[in-house]
Amino acid sequence: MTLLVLVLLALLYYSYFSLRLLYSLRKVPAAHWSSRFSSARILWARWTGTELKFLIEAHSRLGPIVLVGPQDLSVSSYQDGIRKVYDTGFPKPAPFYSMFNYYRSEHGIRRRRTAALYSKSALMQSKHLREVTDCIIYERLFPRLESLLVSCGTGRIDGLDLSYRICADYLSSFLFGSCNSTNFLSFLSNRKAELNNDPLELWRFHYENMSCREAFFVQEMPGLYKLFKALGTNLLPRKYSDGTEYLENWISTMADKADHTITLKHSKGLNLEAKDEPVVFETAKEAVKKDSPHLSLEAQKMQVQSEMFDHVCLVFGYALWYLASHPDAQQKIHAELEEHKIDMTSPIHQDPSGLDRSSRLDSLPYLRAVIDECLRMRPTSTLLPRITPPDRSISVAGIDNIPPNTRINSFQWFVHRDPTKWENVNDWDPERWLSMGRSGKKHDREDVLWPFASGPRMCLGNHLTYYFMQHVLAAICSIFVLSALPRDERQCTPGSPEDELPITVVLRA
Ligand code: HEM
Repeated sequence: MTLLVLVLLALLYYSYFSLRLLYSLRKVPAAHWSSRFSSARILWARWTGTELKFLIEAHSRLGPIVLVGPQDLSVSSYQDGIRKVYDTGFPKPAPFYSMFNYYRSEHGIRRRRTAALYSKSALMQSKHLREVTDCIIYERLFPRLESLLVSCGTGRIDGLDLSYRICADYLSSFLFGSCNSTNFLSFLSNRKAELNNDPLELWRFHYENMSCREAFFVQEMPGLYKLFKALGTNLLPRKYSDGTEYLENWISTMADKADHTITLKHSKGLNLEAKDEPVVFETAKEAVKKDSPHLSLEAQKMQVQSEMFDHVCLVFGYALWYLASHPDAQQKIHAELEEHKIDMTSPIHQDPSGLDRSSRLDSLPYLRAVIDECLRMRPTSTLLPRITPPDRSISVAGIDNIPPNTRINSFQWFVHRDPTKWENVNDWDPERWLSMGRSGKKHDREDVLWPFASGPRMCLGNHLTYYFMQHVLAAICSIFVLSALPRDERQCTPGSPEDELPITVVLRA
């Protein structure tokens, strides 16, 4: 009898709750006839990797805000939609990120530990970053490209593969010091036979496995995942845990080496070159000791792991591809460098006027336009879910009283590839940025750049990305000319191990 009453009460509570939701969100058009009552359609789209396609169609039919599940919305307008959700800092749904998250502490604390090191002024003044950049360009990248030209004559490379090598070496040097970083550029080869021993191939294999399709269950159906696990069935395949373990060990090994470098520096007075200083790691480590002294040494170490590689490898790979497909753009970068007398052929940073090369690169309009256009084109499909605050209703994209704890997502694609916001939306065209002007007017416009998201969870690496791309692209365009080869237009996910961006490299005449 008691059980029956409890079941009835639960049903009543559920019906009341569902009716309230139905009522609150009744003005939001539903992406599918079932979406008002069930998440089945959107879950199917997420499982099959067709969510973006499904939503592009739904928004073009129904407007800037659509209902995709009983308590799940998608928003596509920038000023009255995305800015309200992201700029005000609505939290991320906990289960969604838990599996990719090496950190165990509150986000704000974690972010504050190293945020100052990523600010534009800190990066511009950083001797460490300057030396890291020189080391990657002049000691690793140029010699590799030159030896490739000598060894195979055709200079054929995969732009994506090269990008992974450059980005991994660059970012791991920035975080852990050059002497503790990866050295994937040393293994650059276009001979398939040699790839078996290639550490990058192994890394990409595990990285791909960690982002496997079954990760869907943990992100989207955490309850079901836990239930199956309790019943003895793990919905995540073995390759997922192998991949996670591999990548955690990979980062841990660099962290251990950086730790050792710090110990030698402090106890034995080891004199380090600026590029070898594990600046970011040391800052994070000191901060963790202060803000989380209760943690064990091992737990403290886990706190300083970093989530860094997600987008930059892909964007940079496509930057090489777009430039290779547009020789005129390479020529314009070269001409801009010559016009401003910026010499990228050697690691000399001061020009006769005493100005720093990084600041001068940062002021070049065409180079900036090229990078902005690459960031407009990619990334476009990062999942960025947020949850509305638990204590109040909010208004988004013209809809009032959106209830607490509603999931809202947007895709960069909606901002960057909407034909109503941009002309020739699918053409890679840096010139569009030169004619737009960037001062002051951003807050009235819909055609804005939003690759790093916005608000308190905005990407920490946005200035680092510009710094990195300005230096490496300028250096490449100074010495080499890239040409795109015909590409197999397979429908594989950009950036996946099967994707390839075939390019040839020759020395600039
Ligand atoms: C093309 C380059 C990059 C793009 C497009 C990009 C994009 C993003 C986006 C969209 C987010 C927000 C994710 C969310 O809100 O759910 C993010 C977060 C983050 N990114 Fe990036 N990123 C790039 C490069 C980098 C680099 C180079 C680093 C650092 C080495 C970096 C470090 C981070 C960190 C630490 C976060 C988490 C920030 C937080 O939660 O407070 N990113 N990135």
